[in-house]
Amino acid sequence: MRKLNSSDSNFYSSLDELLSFDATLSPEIESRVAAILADIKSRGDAAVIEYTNRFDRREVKEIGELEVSQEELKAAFDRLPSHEQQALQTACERVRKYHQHQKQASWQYTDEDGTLLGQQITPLDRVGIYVPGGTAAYPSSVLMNAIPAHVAGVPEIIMVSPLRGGAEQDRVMGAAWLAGVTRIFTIGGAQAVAALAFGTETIPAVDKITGPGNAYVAAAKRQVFGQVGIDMVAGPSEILVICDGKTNPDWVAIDLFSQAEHDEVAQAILLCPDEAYITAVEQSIEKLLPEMPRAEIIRTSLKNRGALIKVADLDDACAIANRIAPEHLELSVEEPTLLAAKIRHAGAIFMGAFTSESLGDYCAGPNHVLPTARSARFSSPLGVYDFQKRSSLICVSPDGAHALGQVADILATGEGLPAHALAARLRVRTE
Ligand SMILES: NC(=O)c1ccc[n+]([C@@H]2O[C@H](COP(=O)([O-])OP(=O)(O)OC[C@H]3O[C@@H](n4cnc5c(N)ncnc54)[C@H](O)[C@@H]3O)[C@@H](O)[C@H]2O)c1
Ligand SMILES: N[C@H](CO)Cc1c[nH]c[nH+]1
Ligand SMILES: [Zn+2]
Repeated sequence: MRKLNSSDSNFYSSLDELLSFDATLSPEIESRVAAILADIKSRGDAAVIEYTNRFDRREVKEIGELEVSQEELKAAFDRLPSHEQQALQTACERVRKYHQHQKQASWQYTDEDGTLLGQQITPLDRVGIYVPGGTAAYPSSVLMNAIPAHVAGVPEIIMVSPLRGGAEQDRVMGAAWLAGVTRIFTIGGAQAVAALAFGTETIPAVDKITGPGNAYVAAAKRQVFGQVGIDMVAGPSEILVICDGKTNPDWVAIDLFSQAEHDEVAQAILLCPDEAYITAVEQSIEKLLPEMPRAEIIRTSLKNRGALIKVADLDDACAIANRIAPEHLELSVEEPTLLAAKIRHAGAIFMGAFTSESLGDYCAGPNHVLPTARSARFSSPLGVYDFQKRSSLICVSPDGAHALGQVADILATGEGLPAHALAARLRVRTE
């Protein structure tokens, strides 16, 4: 794992090099995905079956074999051991409660001329949620995508995931049942995104597609954007820990592992002003890594995109954190509130040594679908607002038409648009 010092002259170029990685962009994948999208668009169900058989090594003959009924979802939930059912239910309730706070309401006001102005909020009609399933299928990702859609009042939630059967499938399907998913198709990759975007004879076209996935899914989402809405293009997981040197170093080491274990290009970084503490975390990493079941993935990820960084002080750490704009930021310090006020760019901020990022992945309540690859500079966690739309409301009174008509007349004439000007002027009182 690389060690850096923020006072070194080449520090920012080393940091920028570490951050420049983008696992979701590859010209070769972009062109393969374009071909898959075009094929699904023209051949529908038949192409979905072919790609599913090829990429997910299945032997499907009829499209109906790819849909899972509500009865099967309920049966999957019922098959889970009771402690797993309870854990899913607790997570579901907490995530729902948190997201209920995000629900936007319509508003309006009347101005001095009696003109009503406002904003009307409506849910999307039909959304598609992508739940990754190639290497591992996460039930928590089902909850994090479906619950905000449900809270927003979306009537139809269509889920796709390349499920592979077994207990893992029961967990994902059980979570889908709990979260109120309307229909599920066991398809994945670019073909699933295309089916949701364009619709097929069987799979309904949706208005927006949300959820993370691999480079094929990311490329497909990018390419269908415009035909449908998308939430974001989520890349590999990231964790940044700012520590004042007072947290048990084993806790920090394991928190770094918790995102590094997602995949070999996950990013895990520690910022700390205390050199001796950085050495202690390094020792914890060496001691604990061999015991981890996913040690090989963690080791590669830490080698590729891990860093232990000595900073001048905690203010310096905050400035560097804002440059990194991480998906997850842990403030493992005694006074996290003071530091949080200095953070402008982070998907989620975990405050204090007891707030491990992993609690946020499952059950704290906030969403775990978060901006990655520095996009926290301009985007936000997946939320209820992603499943709601806003329409402006304007109801002009006769007095309002008289006053505003004169203003619009002048502005429209200045823009060289006479029909606009006349439409405004016709409603202006002449006597
Ligand atoms: N940000 C988050 O909240 C979050 C949560 C869970 C997972 N993830 C990320 O999602 C990703 C999941 O990736 P995954 O692969 O396990 O599952 P996935 O479901 O995203 O992708 C599997 C699909 O990829 C397609 N595919 C695979 N190889 C292909 C090829 N050669 N040509 C065309 N298509 C091909 C197949 O159709 C397959 O169904 C990981 O990077 C993981 O870190 C992120
Ligand atoms: N940390 C991931 C998002 O970056 C989400 C996740 C799902 N399961 C465990 N973790
Ligand atoms: Zn995670």
